[in-house]
Amino acid sequence: MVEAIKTVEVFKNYINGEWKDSISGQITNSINPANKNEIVGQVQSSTIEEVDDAIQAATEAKVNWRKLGQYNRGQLLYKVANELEKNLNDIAETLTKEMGKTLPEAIGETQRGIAILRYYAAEGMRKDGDVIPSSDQDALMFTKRTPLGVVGIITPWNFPVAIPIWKIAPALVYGNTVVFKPATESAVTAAKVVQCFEQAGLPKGVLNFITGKGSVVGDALINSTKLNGITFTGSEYTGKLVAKAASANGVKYQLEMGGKNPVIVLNDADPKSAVDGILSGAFKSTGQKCTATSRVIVQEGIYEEIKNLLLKEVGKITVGNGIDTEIWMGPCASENQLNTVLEYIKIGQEEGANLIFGGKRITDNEYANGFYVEPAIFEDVTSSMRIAQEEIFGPVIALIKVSSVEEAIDVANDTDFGLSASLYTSNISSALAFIDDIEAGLVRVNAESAGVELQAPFGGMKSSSTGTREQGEAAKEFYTQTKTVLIKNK
Ligand SMILES: NC(=O)C1=CN([C@@H]2O[C@H](COP(=O)(O)OP(=O)(O)OC[C@H]3O[C@@H](n4cnc5c(N)ncnc54)[C@H](OP(=O)(O)O)[C@@H]3O)[C@@H](O)[C@H]2O)C=CC1
Ligand SMILES: CCCCCC(=O)O
Repeated sequence: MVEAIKTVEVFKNYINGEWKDSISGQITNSINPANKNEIVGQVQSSTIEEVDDAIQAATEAKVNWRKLGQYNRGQLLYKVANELEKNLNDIAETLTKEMGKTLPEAIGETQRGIAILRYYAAEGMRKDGDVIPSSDQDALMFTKRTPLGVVGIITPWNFPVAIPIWKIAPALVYGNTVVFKPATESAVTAAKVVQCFEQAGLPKGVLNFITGKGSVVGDALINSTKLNGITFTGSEYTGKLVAKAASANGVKYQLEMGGKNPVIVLNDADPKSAVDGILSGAFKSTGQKCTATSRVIVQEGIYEEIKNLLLKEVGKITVGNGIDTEIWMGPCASENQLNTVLEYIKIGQEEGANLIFGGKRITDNEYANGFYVEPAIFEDVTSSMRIAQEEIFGPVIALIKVSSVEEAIDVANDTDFGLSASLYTSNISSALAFIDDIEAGLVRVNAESAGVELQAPFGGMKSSSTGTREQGEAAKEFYTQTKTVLIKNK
């Protein structure tokens, strides 16, 4: 019997309130990393001219959007949240099929997107300034926040719902208009999220969505002189391109980049809690989180116990198609990412680390067409090795043995990154020393390195971030500028 050919949906750009094909006439397939023969959808391969159209639309919309007022902008975000909630299962399933994370994780991420929208909707009712006593008794002095104007948003493939929303929602509620370019690897999911904004009734030009190569569409966006802000999450390499371009054009920019996140386990830690946190932080989402654990720094007195428990528990991890309910870890998000992971596993062995678990590509039977790799654990790792210094962005951890708390914190800080860091201990003095001395923006005690909460500031130090924080109230600092106003009545 001839199998019915499944029609592949083509997703368009959304510019000035209209869904449009690219003038290039070119489209790109988005494939399922669990089965590269499955096309999840097709998106536009747009041109630099369309970037200008999108920026023009956002520019024309920005005054009325600002004048709509924070409260009314917030009310619209409640409607977007409701639309996303209506489409939760479809978007979560698309997320899993497009970048590989398991369905429960994709559902959790989409629910997080809904919560973020409602958080910033409520921001619409919160104060946006302070009254400050003037030295002039006839004067009234206060601060008032005002939007930047048009903000470019470029996002990665690893959180294709949560990261776009934790940028778009604050950008909009604080009065900016947006041009949004998602990662190509997860552009279908992004299109479905944008559909929720459209269905909520956003005025035309407020949110514009354009897909296409980062090196073409992304490059045109970051080099535009007509933007007032650009926020980016992705690799350090691309982040530096954003910084250079934005600085040259006097555009305010915000970068969230990589991490090489340590978990320190001290002699007095609870072994099971530590190992549970390491496995979840390192291997959930196939290690493809900027907050994922990649270095496990263990005090010598508990080292063997932690290593043996890790080996026992990692052996229980089921790897497979994230859509299947009994699968704990899905494939890498792309063939490129799989090859990067395999390359670093090879590098680790060549530089003298000892691969004590996994690390092989899985290709038999139903795995043949997917980008699957076993979780990998190295020991005998020194801090100077590449697998201890460079971001792999995959399910690979390096065990490093230390003798003291001080040495553990020194090793943890021995990295160009500074995003997230965890410590497992039952000693409050060690915890307080760690909190003070660790060079990281996200500091966690007896908790895994991933799993940040939407209401708290998110961001890192050193090469991980540019210093501003995303999420929670902190987002206001990037998406607004402050006016100090003084009024006299005569
Ligand atoms: N900190 C984090 O959350 C993340 C970090 N990473 C790191 O980045 C590495 C590569 O992942 P990848 O997604 O390729 O990261 P990239 O930095 O290449 O891509 C991130 C975003 O930037 C866009 N982009 C790419 N090149 C340019 C450019 N020249 N100008 C403007 N935008 C551009 C991409 O578009 P397009 O997809 O079309 O190329 C994508 O939307 C990973 O291995 C990991 O180390 C990746 C994802 C998230
Ligand atoms: C860019 C990565 C975001 C990580 C969110 C988390 O750890 O839950």
